[in-house]
Amino acid sequence: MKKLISRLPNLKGYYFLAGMCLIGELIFTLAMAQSLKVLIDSSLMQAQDSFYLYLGILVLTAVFLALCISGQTLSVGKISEAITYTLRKEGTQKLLALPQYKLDKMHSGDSMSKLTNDLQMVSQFLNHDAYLLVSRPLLALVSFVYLLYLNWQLTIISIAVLPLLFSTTFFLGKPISKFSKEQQDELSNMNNTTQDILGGISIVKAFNLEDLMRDKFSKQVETSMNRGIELAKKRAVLESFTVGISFLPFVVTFGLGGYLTVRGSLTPGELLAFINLLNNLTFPLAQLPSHYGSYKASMQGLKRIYDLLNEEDERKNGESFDVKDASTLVEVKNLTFGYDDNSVLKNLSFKVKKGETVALVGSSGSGKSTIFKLLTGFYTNYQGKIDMFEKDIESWNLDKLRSNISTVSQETFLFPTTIRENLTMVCENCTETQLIKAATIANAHEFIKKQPNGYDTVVEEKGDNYSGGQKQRLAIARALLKEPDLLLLDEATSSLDTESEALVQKALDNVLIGSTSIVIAHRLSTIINADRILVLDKGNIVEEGNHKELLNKKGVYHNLYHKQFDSRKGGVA
Ligand SMILES: Nc1ncnc2c1ncn2[C@@H]1O[C@H](COP(=O)(O)OP(=O)(O)OP(=O)(O)O)[C@@H](O)[C@H]1O
Repeated sequence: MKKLISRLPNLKGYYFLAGMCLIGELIFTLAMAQSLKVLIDSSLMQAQDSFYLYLGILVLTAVFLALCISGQTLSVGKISEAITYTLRKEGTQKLLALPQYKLDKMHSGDSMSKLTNDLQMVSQFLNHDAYLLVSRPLLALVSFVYLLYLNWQLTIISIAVLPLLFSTTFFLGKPISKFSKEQQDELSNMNNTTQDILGGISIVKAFNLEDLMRDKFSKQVETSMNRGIELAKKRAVLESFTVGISFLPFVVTFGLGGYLTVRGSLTPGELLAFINLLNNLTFPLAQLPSHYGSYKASMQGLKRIYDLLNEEDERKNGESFDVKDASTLVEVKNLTFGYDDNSVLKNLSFKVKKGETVALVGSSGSGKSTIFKLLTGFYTNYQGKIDMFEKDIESWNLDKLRSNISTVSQETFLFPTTIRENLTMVCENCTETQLIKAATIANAHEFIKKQPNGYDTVVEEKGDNYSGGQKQRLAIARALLKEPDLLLLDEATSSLDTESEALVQKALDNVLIGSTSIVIAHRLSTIINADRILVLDKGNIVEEGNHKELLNKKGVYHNLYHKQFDSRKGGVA
């Protein structure tokens, strides 16, 4: 709650309005009871002047009370929307600002759940329960004072059961918080599964995994439903108990109050005012457990949101260096790195000079993509030294460093928008000429032209309406539009058919002319012309040289090359 208060948006006018409306509600509620009292007594005593005066006051009071309540609804709605908006915005910004190694460990479904289910619970609490949780006890307090003024003996006897009401609220309300958290966790698991099913729907269908997924999802739905039912049961017990108890003061008031009225110690007007105000004392208090339950549940949701918001951002410090004069674009010295406890790269050293094409080859899992992640600053817990553009990567501002580098990864991601937007989003004010030039070099212009709306054709989610080769060529065009000083290409031609591979290969050949690049090669035929080839094995560079030199060595590279060459001849590749 403290954290929520510390993040309250600056809406002074609305806080003031809410406060004034609350004070107004308290005053006009008491005024109504007082008017009612005098009105009834005047009518019984046939005091016409006083009757009409208080009838007028009663009507006016009702109008002001209605205005106060509508002011409350407006201000509370505005404040709650502003808080929800702030949390949603900060949550989304946080996801964008987190370091890659933290994102790797999170499930996207869980993060989605925090920004949807949990946030909705907080929003509902703010909209419906938060104000009542503050205003109802105050209303009860002023009513209590007025009741004491009307008849203190009757008041004390009538509300003798209230301590029971409070202790019930406290004890029965405790488990609600635990059940709410479990239900929110379960909702998050369901979100994760939905995300997994939708993300891998083609695999699910191709491997007939529908039943497996359905069962997994059904179990989670069932668990979540059971948690929800448990929660409802706890709330039902709590509420029935408290509502039941809240009737007791009325039984006492009607009995004892009626007796006092008959005896003449209490006027009928006072009795009516008493009952009216007792209503404001007991029923709001009876509703408190429900507001309290909602408070507990929303605090659990809020805790999950704050778990995300409190994660540390990727560092934003560092400098922006001029890279134009750098002659060595990458220099790695004694680099050792592992993700968790397993070591992936061991004491690696290499350099990439301006204008060079350096290829990384090695078996799957040897650490090639990991090197790219380290050169772009995604992971920082390495040993050794990485110089980018002749400056230690740790002194670079990561955004600035990345603005000099373009990466084409194996898994090409396209946004569900037009081809034009997908390509030009990486450069401000790209011209049409630049766009077409990049697409032409990437061997993509011809197929883009044939699309129904050319560059303005909309790409389906994850680029599903394009082949693997077409997506890669679009990704290469996007990388080129950035006009990077260093290109990191994780080419994935091994997954393409021969025709697509030839088209992507042509794109790569075009791209590599005159640029500085590091290429992860899965098909060794793609890097025959590379200036240098680094051969990785189990996180070590075991061979280094150009294609010819490495073949002559008859070592690891020679074996890898012939294995691929022979298997392709046999039609396996
Ligand atoms: N985010 C991660 N968390 C934990 N381990 C990881 C992570 N990413 C990769 N690894 C592990 O690090 C090792 C090297 O992975 P990497 O992706 O760098 O290999 P690679 O040579 O690029 O493989 P491939 O050629 O198949 O793409 C592998 O054992 C892999 O399981």
